Amino acid sequence: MASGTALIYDEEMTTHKLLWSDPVCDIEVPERLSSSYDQLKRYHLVERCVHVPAREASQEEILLVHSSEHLEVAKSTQTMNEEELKKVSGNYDAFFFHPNTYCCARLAVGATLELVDAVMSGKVRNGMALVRPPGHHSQRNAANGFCLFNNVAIAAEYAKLKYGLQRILIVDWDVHHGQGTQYIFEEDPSVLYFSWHRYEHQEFWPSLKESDYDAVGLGKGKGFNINLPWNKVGMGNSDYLAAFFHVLLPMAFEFDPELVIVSSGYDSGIGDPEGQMNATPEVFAHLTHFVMQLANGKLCVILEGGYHLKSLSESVCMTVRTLLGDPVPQITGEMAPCLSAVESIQNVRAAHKSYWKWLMYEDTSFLQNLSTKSLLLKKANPNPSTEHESKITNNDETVKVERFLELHMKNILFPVPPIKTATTDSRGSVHLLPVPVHFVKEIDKTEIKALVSGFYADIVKEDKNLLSLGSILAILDKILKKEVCNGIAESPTCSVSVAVALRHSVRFGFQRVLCIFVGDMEIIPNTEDGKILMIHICEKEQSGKTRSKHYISLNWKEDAEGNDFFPAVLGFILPVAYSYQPNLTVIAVGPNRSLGISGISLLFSLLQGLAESRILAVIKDTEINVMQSVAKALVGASAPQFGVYVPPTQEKVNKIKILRDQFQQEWKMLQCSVKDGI
Ligand SMILES: CC(O)(O)NCCCCNCCCN
Ligand SMILES: [Zn+2]
Repeated sequence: MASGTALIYDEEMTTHKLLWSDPVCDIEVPERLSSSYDQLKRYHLVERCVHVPAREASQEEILLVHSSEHLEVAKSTQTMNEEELKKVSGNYDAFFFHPNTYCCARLAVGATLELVDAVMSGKVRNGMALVRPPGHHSQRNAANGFCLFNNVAIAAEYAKLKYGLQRILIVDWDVHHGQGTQYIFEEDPSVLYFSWHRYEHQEFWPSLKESDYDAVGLGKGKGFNINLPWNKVGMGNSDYLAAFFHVLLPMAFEFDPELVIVSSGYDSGIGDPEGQMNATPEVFAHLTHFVMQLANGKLCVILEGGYHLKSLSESVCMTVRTLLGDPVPQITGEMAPCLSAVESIQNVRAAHKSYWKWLMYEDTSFLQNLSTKSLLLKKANPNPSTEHESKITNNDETVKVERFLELHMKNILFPVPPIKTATTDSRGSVHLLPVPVHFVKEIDKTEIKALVSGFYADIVKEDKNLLSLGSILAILDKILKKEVCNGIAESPTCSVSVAVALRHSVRFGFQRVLCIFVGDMEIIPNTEDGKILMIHICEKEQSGKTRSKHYISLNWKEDAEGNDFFPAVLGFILPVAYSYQPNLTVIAVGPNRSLGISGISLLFSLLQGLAESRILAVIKDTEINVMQSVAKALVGASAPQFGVYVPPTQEKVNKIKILRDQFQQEWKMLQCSVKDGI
């Protein structure tokens, strides 16, 4: 399996610059690239990447997307003087030429294509290209919005041609709508284009009707263009994550791309003068972590916008460290999407209902009045104040953002633990793990006996568990001390081991422990004090135990043919888990598990975004192949296989809907539709 992360940067691309005064374009400065690269060096991230050199794209490559007229205009600018440059720039909306622009734009395209080759050839697993000028606004015959050639669109056409790909996902998290990319692929079902963007009911640039949620694609491309408009500024981490859980990720997993390309603009981050949004740099680590789970990890991240130099460079670092497999930093802020975000999410889901299996049973009865409702909303407050009081409102607040980011980032980028995954060699079977793990010495028996007879006597009745408890406590110890990121322990009786592990974790200071138990669970730990949130995935209804905010039983039997667990993980488990914000995650697989291996590895892979990727896995000792696939997911040895995508049955969709309705007031990340009577 490919491993390693490519980084492509060429300082030649800093020579494109504005030669006259133009308040619209003067934010797109060369320092965007150099300060990002410098920050990557400061965090010692450059040296951990595979350096791939940029190259100039050929004319044929540019003609994959652009007209020869467009190419000729661009080429002709190399020898122009300032007056001529200014004149030709005036033909476009928000673009400027410099004598070096053509060369820089060819390097931007060439760098992007080199990254595609490095990933598709298996030289690396993923990578990032720091390029300018950006690309996603440029169109077949026009430059636009600081973009001359559409780097990402050319890369997608190039990948289809050279590698015969039939399904490419483009994720555009830049705060502007990549209308250029939309126009290029809107009739093409082989390229799924997702973009969120500041829209404010068509007030915000480029102010196009076709940027709204009902632009779903044309002809054969219907359903393959997804626009999520933000109708207010001040959107934050929870709004972005909700958009991934309830819109992008279900589409992406059903689409099952062979390659993912990100139009990675950071003007959607806090402090940016264009976006006016509030999402903090670590949200980009989470977004990157999620898209890394697709296409067997084949991911190309291409820089688009981002105009606040400090916010931009921190967010670039968050992206690269996640591509390298580092632990995903904890998200900050209240975990609840705002009303306007939920409305947009609901609208785009409704608009796509007839094109996607996962939306087949979506209830769109609200539609007839909602769209008018949003217009009513707009009339109700003509000058929409932001839903979130946007902390940073104008440029002289920039100093505040600098300060905020200084403080904020310091306690986030902790050193990466040398070892990712620990286990104990209590039994021969663990030696069979397919990946290098770190063996920890068990705590010896006498110590265990003392411990157990003290704090856990009411749970541990038989000696046969002592060995397994020893290994669990030894691994927990390493995780608590941040010496390892995660660990695997095997156990003859999982519910005893889990009960001890949970009580031990809380005793040692974890305030919120998320436990996902798959299979039969004899002992149900006490969840009354809220320090434990238990999600029990089992085949049949649990008698007796009443459901509470901190004890949720999800009855699920995985479909025999393949993996139909995606809606449960994306639409329910992740939103609840992110609402809870655990600082440790325990995932146990006990006897009579009702999930297949692919469902279980989906859980392990996606839950690594929580608790700074701290996970303790407790696996029934007879489940050797579960242990093997869990080890792979935890070490990050290879992008996990999630099995054949099986769309959920109506019965299963309803099951999740009922749970969502029941818990969405407590766990607000579950919200994806505006209840009647706003
Ligand atoms: C790559 C990118 O998406 O960041 N380009 C943003 C271009 C913004 C243009 N603003 C024009 C405003 C005119 N009133
Ligand atoms: Zn942008």
